[in-house]
Amino acid sequence: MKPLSSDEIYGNWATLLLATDKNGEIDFSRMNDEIDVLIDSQPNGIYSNGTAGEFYSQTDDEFLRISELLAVKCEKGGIPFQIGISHMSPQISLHRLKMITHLKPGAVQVILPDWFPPTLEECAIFLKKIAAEAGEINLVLYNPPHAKKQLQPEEWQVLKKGIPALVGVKVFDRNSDVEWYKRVKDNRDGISVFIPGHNLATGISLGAQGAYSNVSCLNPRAAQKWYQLVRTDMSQALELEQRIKHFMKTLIEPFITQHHFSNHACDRFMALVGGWADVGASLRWPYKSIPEDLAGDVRKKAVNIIPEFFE
Ligand SMILES: N[C@@H](CC=O)C(=O)O
Repeated sequence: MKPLSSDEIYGNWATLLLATDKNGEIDFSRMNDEIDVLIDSQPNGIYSNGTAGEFYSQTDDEFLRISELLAVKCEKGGIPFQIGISHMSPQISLHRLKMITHLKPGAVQVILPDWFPPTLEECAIFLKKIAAEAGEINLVLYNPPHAKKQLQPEEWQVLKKGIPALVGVKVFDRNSDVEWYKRVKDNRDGISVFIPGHNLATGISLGAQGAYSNVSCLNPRAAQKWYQLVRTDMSQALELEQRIKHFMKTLIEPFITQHHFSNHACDRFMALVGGWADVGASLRWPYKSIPEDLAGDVRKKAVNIIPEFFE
């Protein structure tokens, strides 16, 4: 596809979860089916190799197969797509980029080097080389709260000046913090700012452009409908957001805060609760997965909070 500019990266983007068997091995035929459902939900875009795509765990062969599968199907289905080339090692991120430039994604998502925290100067050195290798393909910087180097909105613009290909960031919005959004507004020129899925309506009202969405893990069709509501009726969209947040706070967050599961264990568990794809219950070694048999109880409670996601 043609490279996406910052103003072409907006809305609800669905993440590609790995489809795994009980041992955490990838099942490509089930991933094929998952992508079909995602395409059918007509999201603003689909991306691979976020945290939920367990990018850190993949061999070269697996990475290439997943990237090819997504690219071929999205090209055919007319859906914008991004490929995550992220890895904690900068050398591996660069290697992954070289492996997929021929697939022509709308952009590539990349994290910063993630063992020793890089300085801002080192972030620029890293991104410059990635941008040079990417050629016409633009970059989206994935900078979650657990990254070793946390960039401030002012630093996005410092990087943007040296690396014009940096067209997006995927960041935590400090739970819709108004002061943070004021700094975003001063520093988002040429940068599409994407925030967590469950804060989408508030985030867009405050100046974000969209979400690489965990809500889409629960039900991609309902997540897309919610984004349409954001565009057409913000007050109703905000009302639904309150209920989505209530669902997250009461039924999902305790798995993280009380039972110490990872964020992506929750993404995968939400797909089990939503029941829209057969992606399996198991994260790859060594991360713990939320037991599948808890999904039924959570679903029963969730139906009362956000029935829109279970129609
Ligand atoms: N952080 C997540 C967002 C979606 O679940 C990811 O990109 O994997």
